[in-house]
Amino acid sequence: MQLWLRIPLVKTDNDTMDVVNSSNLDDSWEIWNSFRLLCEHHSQLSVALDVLNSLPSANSLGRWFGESVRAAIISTDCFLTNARGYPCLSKRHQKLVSGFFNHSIQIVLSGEPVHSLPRINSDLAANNNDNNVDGVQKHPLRPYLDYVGYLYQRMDPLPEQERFELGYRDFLQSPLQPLMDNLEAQTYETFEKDTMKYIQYQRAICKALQDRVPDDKASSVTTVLMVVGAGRGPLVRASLQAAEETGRKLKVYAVEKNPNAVVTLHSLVKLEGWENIVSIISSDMRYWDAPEKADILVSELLGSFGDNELSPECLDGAQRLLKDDGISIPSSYTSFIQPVTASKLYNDVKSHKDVAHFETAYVVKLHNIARLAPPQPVFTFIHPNRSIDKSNNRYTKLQFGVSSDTGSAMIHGFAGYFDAVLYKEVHLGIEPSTSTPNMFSWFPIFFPLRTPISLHPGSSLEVHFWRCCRPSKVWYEWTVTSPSSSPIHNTNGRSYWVGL
Ligand SMILES: C[S@@+](CC[C@H](N)C(=O)[O-])C[C@H]1O[C@@H](n2cnc3c(N)ncnc32)[C@H](O)[C@@H]1O
Repeated sequence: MQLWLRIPLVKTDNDTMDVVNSSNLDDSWEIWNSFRLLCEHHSQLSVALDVLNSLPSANSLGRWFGESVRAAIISTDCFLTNARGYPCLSKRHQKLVSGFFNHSIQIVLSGEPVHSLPRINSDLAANNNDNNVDGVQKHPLRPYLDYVGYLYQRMDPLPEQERFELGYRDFLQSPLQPLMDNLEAQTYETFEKDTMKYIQYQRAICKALQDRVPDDKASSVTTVLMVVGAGRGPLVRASLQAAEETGRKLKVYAVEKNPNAVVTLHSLVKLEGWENIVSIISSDMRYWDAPEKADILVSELLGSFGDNELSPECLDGAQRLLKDDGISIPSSYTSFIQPVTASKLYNDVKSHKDVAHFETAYVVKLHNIARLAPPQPVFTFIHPNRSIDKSNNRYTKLQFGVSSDTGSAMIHGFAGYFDAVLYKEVHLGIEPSTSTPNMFSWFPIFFPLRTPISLHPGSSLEVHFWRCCRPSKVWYEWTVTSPSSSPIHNTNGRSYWVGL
C-alpha cells in the first residue's frame, strides 16, 4: 500500500499562511518532514504537492527533488491568460513543471475552469480546445491539460547518452576495485566509448611532448612514455596520436597487470603495426623493473572520488620509473563532497537492514536528489609526489552552510566527485561546476548517513572525512558533528575498504 501525503507548496510568506495555519508551521516541507520522521522514513510514504499561484524560492523548491514526490496538483488558479485568452503558466511555474516531468512526477489538474475561452467557429474550435466540438462535450479542464501537454512536448529530448543511462538513475552500485580485481572485457569496452576522456588525455600529452622537446629537436629526440594501467590500449593510441599531431618521436611502454587485457593489447599492437614503438609489459606497475626511465608517465586509475581506486598508491609505486624532471599525467586530482537530500537512496540503503550498507560508498547516477550546498574540496594528491611526507592518509573538516532561502533541509548523505589536472590547464572531472562535457566514464559517489540530519535555516553542517591506509587496504571514515553528531561511519574500514 502507498500512502500519499498532500502538502501545499508554500514557505513563509504571510499571504499563504492560512493554508498551513492548522499545523502552525510556516514551511510546508516541515510538515512533510515531521510526518516522515514519525513514519521512520517509510519507503511507501510519498508526497503529493499542491502547487499554488505563488511559489517559494528556487532553493526552497529544489529540496522537493530529493524527496519522494509522486504527484503535483496544479490548481487552475495558477494559470495566467495568454494573448489569445487561453490558459498558460508563468515562467517560474513552467520551470517547476519541467522539473516535475524530469522526475516522472504525475501532474494532476484541479479546481474550476477560470478561463472563459473565446467563441470561435467549429473548425478552429477543433484545433483550439473549445468546450463543445461536434456535439461532444469536452472536459472543462481540457484547455489546462492541453497546455500542460504542450509544455511536455516542448521539452528538449534527452541526449542519447542520458537515454542510455536512464536505467542507472539512483541505482546504487559498488565501486570498481581495478587493483584487487581484474576488470571484465565489457567494462573496458564501456570505458573505450568515452571519446571525450581520451581527447582530454591526448590534449595533455600533446602539451607535455611540446614542453619536453622543443620544435628544433623534434626529429632527433625520442620521448620515453609509459602508460601504466594501459587496459586494452586506448591511452596508448592517444599517446601515439599526440606524437603524430606534434611531430614528436615516441617510444611507449604499456604496463598492465590484468592478463586478459594484456592479450587484447598484444592483438591491438599487432593489428596496428605498432611493434617497433610499443613494448607491452604484463606486470603490476609497483613491482616492474624498467630498462630505462620515462619522460612522461600516463595513467588513468581514477575513481568517482578521485583517489578511491588507489591511484595514489599505484603511482607512488610507479614514480621510480619516472625521470627526476619527468611529467606525470595526471599531475594532481582532488575529491569533492556536497550534502544532499536523497530519500530514495537512503531508503534503498536502509532496506538492507544492516549497518554495513550505511558504511559503504556507492557509485550512482544521482537524479532524485537535492544538492543543498556547493561542493567543497576534500583530498588532493599530486604526482609525482616529491614531498617528504609520503603518507596517503588524509583528514579534512568541512563546514557547509545552506542558503537561508532554502528553509530547513534533510541530509541523507554526501555526493562525491573528482577533478583531475591532467597537465597544466587540461583537466578532466565530474565536479558539477567544472565537469568535462559529454564524458560518461564516471558517475558520482554517494556516502550515506546512518541517521539523516535535519539542518535548520542559518545553521551549518560540520563534516569530517578521513582517508586511512594500511599495507593491505585503504578506506574512508566519515561523520557529522554539527548541528548534531552522528557516529563515525566505517571505523577501521570494518564495512567498506579498497584492497591494495
Ligand atoms: C580505469 S582502467 C583504465 C584502462 C585504460 N587506460 C583506459 O583508459 O581505458 C585502469 C587500468 O589499470 C590497471 N591497473 C590498476 N592498477 C594497476 C597496477 N598496479 N599495475 C598495473 N596495472 C594496473 C587495471 O587493470 C585497468 O586495466
